[in-house]
Amino acid sequence: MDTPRLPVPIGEAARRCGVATSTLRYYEERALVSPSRRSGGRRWYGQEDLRRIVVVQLAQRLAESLDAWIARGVPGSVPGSGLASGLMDAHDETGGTRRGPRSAGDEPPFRPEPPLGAEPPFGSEPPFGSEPASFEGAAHRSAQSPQLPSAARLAELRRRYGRAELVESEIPGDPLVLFHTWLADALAEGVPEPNAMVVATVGVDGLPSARTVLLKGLDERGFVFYTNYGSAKAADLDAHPNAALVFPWHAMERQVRVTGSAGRVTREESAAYFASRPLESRLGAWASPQSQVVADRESLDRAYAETAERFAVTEDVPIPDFWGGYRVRPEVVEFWQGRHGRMHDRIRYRRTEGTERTGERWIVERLAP
Ligand SMILES: Cc1cc2nc3c(=O)[nH]c(=O)nc-3n(C[C@H](O)[C@H](O)[C@H](O)COP(=O)(O)O)c2cc1C
Ligand SMILES: Cc1ncc(COP(=O)(O)O)c(CN)c1O
Repeated sequence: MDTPRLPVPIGEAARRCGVATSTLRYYEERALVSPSRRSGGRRWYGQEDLRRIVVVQLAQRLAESLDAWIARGVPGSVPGSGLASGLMDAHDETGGTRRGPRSAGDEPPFRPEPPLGAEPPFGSEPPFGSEPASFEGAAHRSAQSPQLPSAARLAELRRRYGRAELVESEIPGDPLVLFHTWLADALAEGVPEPNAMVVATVGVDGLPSARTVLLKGLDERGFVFYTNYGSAKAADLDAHPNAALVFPWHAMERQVRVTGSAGRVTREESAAYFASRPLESRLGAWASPQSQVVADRESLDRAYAETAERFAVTEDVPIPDFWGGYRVRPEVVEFWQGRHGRMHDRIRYRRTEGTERTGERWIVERLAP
């Protein structure tokens, strides 16, 4: 690609840094970046200006995460207290009225802590297993209420399912068609991260591991996600090229499980996807030696800042050799729909070779819940 010589006009500067031109004008208003002006008052951004834009973005990103941290009530609340409220939100007493579906937007991610001394509302316990923090107030709270939810409380957490049914007579012959319908339903419902899936792999030592990734491509060849080829999951998949996927769509009372062989996608496919990612994600891919032990948070932030600086003046942030996609070719796909009395619907599709005449097709079976 042709690299335009610096300095560059505002549109080009915005494109290179992955921001809107209005953002650059705002940075100028706030005296954060001061491009030179020439003929007709047009702004021209030099190498130093581009570097400053990336640094300002980085500073903004760090400030945002700090704001989020403060908004969670730190210090003064038990870190991670959102987990307990999330668990309690799912609670629906047997025989009680089921809550209607909520959209993703109206679900508060964290429930505020009660004022010290006040009776904590039901469901506001700190998360299971959290250590009492050493700040003032922790001892006071523990005198009022136990730090751990009692075993009985956890045992009471349950939901009655029953919003839909899955019947053989109404399902397509191809599991991917049904998958697309369910994914569309999850999107329409506002399920957060509807394309998030848990990927389970087998390590060289034979031990399993699982983690969440984002589904970024799907066609008849399979389910695609992107990751660092130096990561633990990549080492697993390179040694044992099989994976299991789980889409946990709890809000839909649905789950989809997939198992199949896994292999790397082509470099062209990975490069095309990488190029579509926002600048900050591309920089993150370069800066993070995924799954390696690092000294501390600061060293990661430093690596990100150095990466941002390194790429600030180049035409683009290319795909690293150590980054790309895997595709899981489904052999078995199981659809689960929650039903009353734990008598759920489970429909499993198994791929068969078929005959030369019939070609490849899917066997559909119902499984006991
Ligand atoms: C919602 C969500 C989405 C994620 N998406 C990805 C992803 O697409 N690719 C990825 O490499 N890691 C993703 N992660 C991080 C992984 O869960 C995991 O921490 C990381 O890939 C390292 O896994 P490993 O050490 O088993 O290789 C995601 C995490 C969450 C919670
Ligand atoms: C480490 C990591 N890599 C890749 C991804 C996929 O992100 P993107 O949508 O930017 O491709 C994620 C998403 N959370 C991630 O955490």
